[in-house]
Amino acid sequence: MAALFRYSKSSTVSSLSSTSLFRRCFSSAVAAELSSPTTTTLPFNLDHNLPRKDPKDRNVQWVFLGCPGVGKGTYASRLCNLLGIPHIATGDLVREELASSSPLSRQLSEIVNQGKLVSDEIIINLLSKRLEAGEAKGESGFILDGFPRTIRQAEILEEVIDIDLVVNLKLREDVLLEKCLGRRICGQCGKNFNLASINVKGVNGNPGMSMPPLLPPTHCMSKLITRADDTETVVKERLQVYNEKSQPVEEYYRSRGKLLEFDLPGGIPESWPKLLKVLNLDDFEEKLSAAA
Ligand SMILES: Nc1ncnc2c1ncn2[C@@H]1O[C@H](COP(=O)(O)OP(=O)(O)O)[C@@H](O)[C@H]1O
Repeated sequence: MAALFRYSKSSTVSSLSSTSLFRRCFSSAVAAELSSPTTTTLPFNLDHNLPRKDPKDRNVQWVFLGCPGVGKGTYASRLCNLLGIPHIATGDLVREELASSSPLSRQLSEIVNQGKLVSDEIIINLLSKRLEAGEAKGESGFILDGFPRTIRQAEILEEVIDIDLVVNLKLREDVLLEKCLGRRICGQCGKNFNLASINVKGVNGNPGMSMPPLLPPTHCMSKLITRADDTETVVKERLQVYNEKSQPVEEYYRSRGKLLEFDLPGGIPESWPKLLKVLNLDDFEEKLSAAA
């Protein structure tokens, strides 16, 4: 397991071959699937002789899994800042597309606002473009947040990119709903906040939990926006879609020995140091703070 946590701050070597391949493979996959919709194995042949970077020579390539509202974005972006790698959230890519006046945006808004998943084809196209743009800028490593969300996405990713570690963040479902309903984004600076103040009493041997709100500074207060898909009905649908389509992805990675389960013990002040510890990054943070 220790090898999974190795990272290199020096490497800027691009993994162009793997992400371009990601896109090419997906096009073939879609074409093959259209002619054979019941295919269960990957309908394309991959050139396994293409070079893949040894994990010790590149930055980490991690995935964050977890239900809507669990805090994937919060913890993934903090870790990315610490490790100097990009935080790539497919939900953000979808929202960027929604905000544009592209022909795709109307189609997407219907799906997203009903709490459904957008098609594997669309999401992989958005992700491939993002990865390729990153490569062009010399990015190395990433944390993927919100991808893969279906077994099929996981299979395609596994074929083309080496994922070192998959962190599965967990929280009880009643807390998830409250957290989604409390989410706000500042329409000006784009920062995320949460107005929910969670205080759950322990029952039947299960520990209680308290999570203070993550309040915006006063200058953001009047500019707060709620995501259109953060209403109670849509969040409940998203939680159901997660259980149906995305939970199997946890097992997919568990069976490959890549899954790290992390039960969030509370809010950021409690959870962050514990997360760093399980990732063997607590020393790393201390060294960085000492050097700053
Ligand atoms: N990997 C994906 N596959 C399909 N749809 C996705 C994916 N990632 C994001 N989406 C779409 O974008 C929406 C918002 O995603 P995200 O911000 O990750 O939500 P959440 O806060 O529920 O985790 C999802 O409800 C879904 O419609």
